[in-house]
Amino acid sequence: MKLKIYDTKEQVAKEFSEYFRYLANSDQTIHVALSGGSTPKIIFDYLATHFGNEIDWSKINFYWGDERCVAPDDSESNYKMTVDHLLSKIEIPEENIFRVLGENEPKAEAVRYSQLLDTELPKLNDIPQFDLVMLGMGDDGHTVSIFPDSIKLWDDKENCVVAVHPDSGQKRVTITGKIVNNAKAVAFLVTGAGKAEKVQEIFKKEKDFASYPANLVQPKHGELIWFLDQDAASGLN
Ligand SMILES: O=C(O)[C@H](O)[C@@H](O)[C@H](O)[C@H](O)COP(=O)(O)O
Repeated sequence: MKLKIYDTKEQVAKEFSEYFRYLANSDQTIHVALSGGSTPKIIFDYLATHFGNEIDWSKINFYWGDERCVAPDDSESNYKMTVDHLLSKIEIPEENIFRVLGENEPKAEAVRYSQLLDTELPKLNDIPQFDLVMLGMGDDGHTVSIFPDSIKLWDDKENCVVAVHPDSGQKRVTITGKIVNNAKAVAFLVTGAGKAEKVQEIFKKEKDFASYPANLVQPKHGELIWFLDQDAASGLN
């Protein structure tokens, strides 16, 4: 596990973008699971602005680690956020984009996406393997859309399951721990003071750290890099 702490979230965006460009510099197609929420916005903007013309996007397949069960043009959609901040600014073939169909019935979509990962991704130990899984962390310690109150979903045998946001009741389709921890590389992108408490508990194994899904991100075969800004890392000093 590598811990990279930067003064600002702008620097996190720059450093992650350079890491992404390094991974993208491959002759092979690479398979990337994107995170949602708001943290990726500044990262995708930076990636598109500074490396949009440098990266051969035809060699990159984009998937999502989780998606809200809403239409693709809904303001809540992780796909829409990604279109607005990245996909609309780069030359990437439509066939390289594998969105979760948030408009579908959730259980059926979880089955469809599980099968899609089985079909599209290379396997390690018979489990689909991403080259990179990009993750965020909620201020409650959730990651992808696996929340502390349903942490058992992390160990589900399926590739994808339906989860429910504990506050809003919003349904989500999310990959499970077997997929996250089978990746060649996992990048946690966590910024802002609101995340500092949970970051500290996880890194120092304090209080309820074991109840946070983010604590279960421990890739078996690949590298785990935490990209933090000072605000999120304030409890580590
Ligand atoms: O669909 C989602 O919301 C995300 O995938 C989720 O896991 C996100 O990464 C965290 O909730 C952090 O969200 P912020 O970046 O908005 O703090």
